[in-house]
Amino acid sequence: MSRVAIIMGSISDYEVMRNAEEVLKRFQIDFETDVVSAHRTPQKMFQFAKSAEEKGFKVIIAAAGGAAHLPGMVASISNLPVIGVPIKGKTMDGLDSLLSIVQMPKGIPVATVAINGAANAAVLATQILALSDDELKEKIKDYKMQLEKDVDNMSKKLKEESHANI
Ligand SMILES: Nc1c(C(=O)O)ncn1[C@@H]1O[C@H](COP(=O)(O)O)[C@@H](O)[C@H]1O
Repeated sequence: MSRVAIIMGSISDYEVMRNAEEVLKRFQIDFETDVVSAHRTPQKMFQFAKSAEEKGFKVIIAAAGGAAHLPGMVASISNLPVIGVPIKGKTMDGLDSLLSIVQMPKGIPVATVAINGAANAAVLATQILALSDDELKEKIKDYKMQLEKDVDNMSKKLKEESHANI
């Protein structure tokens, strides 16, 4: 059973959203990806949001660009946590998407990540799932340790190259 649903307003968002898939694969979390638009496919959006919990999803990652109403609309219908990914479009550097997603009215939150922050959306989804999954908890610990090691290695490399000594 898939635990995470990744939805996006258009197939043109997929170039960014495949990064969320990569992270979920790394943590061996089953997911389903689909194109759902509040504007272009309102009935499909309603059906998806209404049935997501019944289908066994625990978290929804919803991405959209421009007038990005999809994450907020899904959050208004479903009781599952919704993580919003603002997609950078051709205009306004994605600020329009960010503000559309982040400025939700009280009571209907969307956990908004950075513009094009698909990978972080998947890490956050993993952390939510890890609350009730000890194996995932360990994987998150390892992941963070790896991030630390990566920075240590970068730092060593920089010191070797620049003979810097902090
Ligand atoms: N913001 C939304 C919604 C929605 O919020 O329902 N549906 C599509 N879109 C966005 O329109 C942008 C352009 O879409 P096209 O590339 O298909 O023209 C995409 O970033 C999509 O997420």
